[in-house]
Amino acid sequence: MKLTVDEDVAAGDADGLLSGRRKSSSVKVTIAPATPAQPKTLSHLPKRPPVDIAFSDLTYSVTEGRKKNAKTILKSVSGRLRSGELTAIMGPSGAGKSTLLNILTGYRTSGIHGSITINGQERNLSQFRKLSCYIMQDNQLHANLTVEEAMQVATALKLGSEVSKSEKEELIQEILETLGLSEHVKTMTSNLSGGQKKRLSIALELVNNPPIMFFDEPTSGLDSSSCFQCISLLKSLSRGGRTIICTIHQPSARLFEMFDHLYTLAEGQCVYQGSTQQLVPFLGKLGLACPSYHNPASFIIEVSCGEYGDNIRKLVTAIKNGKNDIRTGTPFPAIEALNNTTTPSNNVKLTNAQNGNNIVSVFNKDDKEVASEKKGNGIMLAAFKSNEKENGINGDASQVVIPVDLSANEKADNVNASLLDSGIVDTKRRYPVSEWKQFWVVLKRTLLFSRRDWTLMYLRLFAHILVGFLIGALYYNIGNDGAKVLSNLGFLFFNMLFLMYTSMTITILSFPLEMPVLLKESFNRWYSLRSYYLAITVSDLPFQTIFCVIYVTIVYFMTSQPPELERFAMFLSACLLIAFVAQSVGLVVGAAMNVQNGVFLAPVMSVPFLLFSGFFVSFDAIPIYLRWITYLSYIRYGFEGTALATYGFAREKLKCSQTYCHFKNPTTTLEELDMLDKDFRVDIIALVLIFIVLRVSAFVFLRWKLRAAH
Ligand SMILES: Nc1ncnc2c1ncn2[C@@H]1O[C@H](COP(=O)(O)OP(=O)(O)OP(=O)(O)O)[C@@H](O)[C@H]1O
Repeated sequence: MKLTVDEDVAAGDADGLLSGRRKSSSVKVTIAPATPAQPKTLSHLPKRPPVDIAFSDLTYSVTEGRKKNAKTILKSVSGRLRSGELTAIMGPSGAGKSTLLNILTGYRTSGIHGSITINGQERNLSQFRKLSCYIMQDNQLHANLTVEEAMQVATALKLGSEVSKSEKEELIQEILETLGLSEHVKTMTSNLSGGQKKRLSIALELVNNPPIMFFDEPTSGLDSSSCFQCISLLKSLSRGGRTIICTIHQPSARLFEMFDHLYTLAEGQCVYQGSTQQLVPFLGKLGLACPSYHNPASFIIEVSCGEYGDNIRKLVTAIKNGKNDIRTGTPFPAIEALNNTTTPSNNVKLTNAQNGNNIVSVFNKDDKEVASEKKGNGIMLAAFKSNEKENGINGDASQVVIPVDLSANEKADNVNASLLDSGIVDTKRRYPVSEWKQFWVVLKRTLLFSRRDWTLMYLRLFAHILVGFLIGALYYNIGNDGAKVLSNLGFLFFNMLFLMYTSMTITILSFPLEMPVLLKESFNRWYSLRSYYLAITVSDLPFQTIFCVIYVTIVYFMTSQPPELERFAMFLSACLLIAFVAQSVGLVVGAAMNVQNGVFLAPVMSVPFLLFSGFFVSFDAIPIYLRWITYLSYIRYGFEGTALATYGFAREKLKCSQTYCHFKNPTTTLEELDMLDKDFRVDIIALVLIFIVLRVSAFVFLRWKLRAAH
């Protein structure tokens, strides 16, 4: 009788296992190794073509220091990454893994030499980005959305109107079920565990089924079980015909086995490229016998770090820095084609047929050799020499071949599957949905998490009400008193100060936090920067307006400013514009610099505008060569606007609570402020112009920052 542990038992059904043992104490029991449940398949995803990537002689340099010294990070590396395979880019820290990944994704575009092809054709970056996605290390999710909402946003932005709402819902359900997130649809993304966040990041990008998926350190910060789940998921995605490429530091032997293809870098050069199974035989052939029970992944890293001597050159030469297929000892056809040689495209098959060996036998032979040489000695240096002779290397490492019979398994490269000519990729449309639709989706999303953001909403509302009443109490009933005009001017100036700082600082603090998500989403072509920017511009205006109206209403009436609707409207409009302009200043600063610099610089930069606002020094008293600053000071226009609304437009004389009131006549006040001939409309127009200029500047900074980040 043969008892096999079924899935339930494998999943921890101890009772089942025990009852099996009880029943069959005298029979032979074969317990199959526990295998994790396989993820379900995805059937609702849009069809996509298989995509192979090849790169040849990729060199990446940066300039450093004052003298602009060039530093070469990638040194003429080549490689071939195929659809249906899970590829790991490994190497010691600083080897250039992230750099290579960033170049392959198209995230980094300058300072690069060499060529990259997609299915045998020169990569068109714009088209390539429609076919690929890049899932960065830190997930970059919006904290204030539930899993379901995040998925709805992704489907709304990434699937065109040809997919119906019910189909989108079905797709969401299927993806979440497949990725084990269906129980967490209502959970806020901020409350998900690290592994769940990673799966959600994958789920969001999976919506439009990109045939190429890049992952930067997908297992970082995950426990071993979550790591296994994550890599299993990537493996099943690759089995669906996708090209899955990820950087990984040092996977456990169990994880390592799950990768199909390994690309290893050391000091910016390729020291190994081939299947994970061929790694040990390959290294063995070069005299680098992997000790038994040693994780091959750790071994190649140790070799790359120079722990077994200086082997990097030997390894690089053996595979021609990634050009050669270790199974044939000849360049990969895809790379060969890149180098404009006449090698026939079926090179791999021909050579393999000639070799006619099997990977298993080579693997076993090497294992035996390694084991016998290792006995008691660890890795023997002699092994290298004997292996060199045996393999006929004799210093010519380029002859190393790990013969494999691939004729049964090897699928042809997708060299002729042109993505662009075949209509698989829509070359006309940059985004799956119109910019108008993108604007609506991003606007709705921004409004949703503004509503849920405690700091952004409730704290701000509370601050406006509290400060409003405080100011109202401090300057209570002074607006109509000729004896308290100077205090009233102080009140007008304080309004500007308060509205300016609250609107500016909240944006400086909150906007930079959005940047990483914006970077990821705009890179993965969720939306255009234009739609995003318009949406965030529009989304905060209603809230800012409500807070400002509440504050102004409280202070205006508590301080007894003229109870005329027209004057109130003018006063309010000047205050609103100041808040909008200050918010735009915050946006410029937030887009151009990080929070620390912004929080310091923005208030400091505001000081000249406050000084030249006309409250501290009247226009005539300002030295002529400094007067231009007053024209740039939005505070001046706001202060002037509220002063004119309060004292201008032939306001009748004020009451006087003392025997003599110098400012009883409002005209005297305006005269003192040099505002007699000023026009309220000019102030409003100036504020509107400054608002527009700042908003455009913030957009330009944002675009520059996004480009600089790539
Ligand atoms: N813009 C840059 N200016 C200067 N040096 C850089 C720049 N970008 C990368 N480097 C250097 O290039 C090398 C490779 O960096 P990269 O981030 O690709 O390494 P990595 O293999 O991903 O390392 P890790 O595993 O530690 O993340 C490092 O030495 C790094 O300091």
